[in-house]
Amino acid sequence: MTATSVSPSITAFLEWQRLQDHYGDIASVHLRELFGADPRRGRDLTVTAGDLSIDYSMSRIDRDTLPLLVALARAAGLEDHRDCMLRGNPVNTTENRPALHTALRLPASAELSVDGHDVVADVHRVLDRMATFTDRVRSGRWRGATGRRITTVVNIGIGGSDLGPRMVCQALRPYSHPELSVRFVSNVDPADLLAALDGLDPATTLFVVASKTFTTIETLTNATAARSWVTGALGEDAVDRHFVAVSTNAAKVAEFGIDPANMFEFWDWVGGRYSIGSAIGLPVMLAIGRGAFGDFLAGMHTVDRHFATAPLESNAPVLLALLGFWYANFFDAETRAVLPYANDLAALPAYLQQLAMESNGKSVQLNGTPTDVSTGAIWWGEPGTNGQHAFYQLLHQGTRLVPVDFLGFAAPAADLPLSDGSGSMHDVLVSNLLAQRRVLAFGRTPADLAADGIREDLIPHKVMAGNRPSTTILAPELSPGVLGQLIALYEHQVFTEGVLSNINSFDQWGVELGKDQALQLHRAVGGDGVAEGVDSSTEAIVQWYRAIRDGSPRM
Ligand SMILES: O=P(O)(O)OC[C@H]1O[C@H](O)[C@H](O)[C@@H](O)[C@@H]1O
Repeated sequence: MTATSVSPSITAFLEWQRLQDHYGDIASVHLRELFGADPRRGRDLTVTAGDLSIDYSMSRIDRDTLPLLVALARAAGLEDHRDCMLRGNPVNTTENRPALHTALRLPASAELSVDGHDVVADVHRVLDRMATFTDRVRSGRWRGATGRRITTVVNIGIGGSDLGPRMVCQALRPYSHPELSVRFVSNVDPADLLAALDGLDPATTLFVVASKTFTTIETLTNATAARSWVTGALGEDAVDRHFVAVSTNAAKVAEFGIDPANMFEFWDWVGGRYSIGSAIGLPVMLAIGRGAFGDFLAGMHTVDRHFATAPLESNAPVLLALLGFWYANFFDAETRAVLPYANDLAALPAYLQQLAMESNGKSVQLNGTPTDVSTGAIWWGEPGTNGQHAFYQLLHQGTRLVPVDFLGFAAPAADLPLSDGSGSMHDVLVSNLLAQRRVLAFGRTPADLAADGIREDLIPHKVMAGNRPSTTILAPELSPGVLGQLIALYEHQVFTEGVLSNINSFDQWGVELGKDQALQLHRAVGGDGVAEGVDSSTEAIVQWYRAIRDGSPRM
């Protein structure tokens, strides 16, 4: 099979029919029964990848389900599709490009050439340049225009040029340089840039302008405003000391006025949402240093190897994808929640939203015909325990099935003892994770409630149906290496779900039209032009906006 060959929808396979029959058998079986009938379930239904240990015993599956799902994945040609991607075939068929983010994590000794070109050499040439630059900034040898050292890095980017570095910098806070802080600006709402610049001194601030295309309006608008902020204080010549760029588009970077010597390159075969291992990770390397960034890439590579070589039956990202696909297509689950029991992973759900929903939010198959399966679920989440006091009520007693990923770590970067000597705050955090997955799975029956003496009229309100599935991803600690493993795990899960759905996970045509229309409307909104050819609602809002804006002083 080649990446461009046209495969039928997965629903055409006999393996799909078998799963449908099996679903009929298992749909009403409760996790209480599954655990009751199979004492080894909690120990056996686990899989490991690198440092990650994944417990999927609280899934709505029995011992027959996984082999049936794996058979479906094989019928869909998952292994061939995976190998095509890893080899550098143009799996992004609508743009005729490879999706080679895994090459960003290959060690320097590896070999991979695409169309006769040594990709590994390119990757390591840029990594070396990033490392040299990072060393200079972190040591204070790179100075601002007035000779002062850099104390704050501001990354200006959006989407894939923002969410990855933002999430990773936050997650690896304990590993960060104590005298170099990193801030992020993404939104074209001026409030974002103004808040990021608050309290900063242009003389000690370095901007990283990150944009794969270097044409994204939000990023260029913010970068232009930041440039004025710097040159207004320090003069035009200061740009070279205070701006670097990360992009695939050297011409546009030069046009913007950033010295090409200050540009860190990546390539069109790196999708924006898969770019954290590329030069887009520069703010991360600045924060944690070249060594820890190397550990982060090595972590990603560990899971890349696992994905490439582990049998599908024990392949962690494949397993997560099969479960996701199972819930979306057989249990009609429309969403899934990612609940990290690690406050430093607060930005993980937002990162995964782009990864999963921009990749798999598609309704046509590779051959352009409509899909007949449920693609790209809605991903969302918040760190536990905060979510427990907000939306978990719906997870426990609502009418919708929301499969959950819990994430937990054994050793926190820092902990505080409880004053009564009963352990630590981190122990409390982990106890909450364990409690939530148990309650979701097993609930509380009317008989339990009656035995506890609960008033009869309250029993229906207090019953917890349970049978709500979760997967628990555990790791020793939230280190750079483990975070790299987690990201690669989710990347390959998303890819696998894309293969099962027979869609192209690497394009994003759906975001283009909104961009074009925003540009057209800006002529009317920003100036005195007429919003030509628009609907009556848009026209009315433009008039309302301009009337209020022009009646009040503009900045
Ligand atoms: O990195 P850039 O070229 O500025 O693109 C930033 C983002 O914008 C686009 O609209 C895409 O939907 C994203 O995939 C991308 O990450």
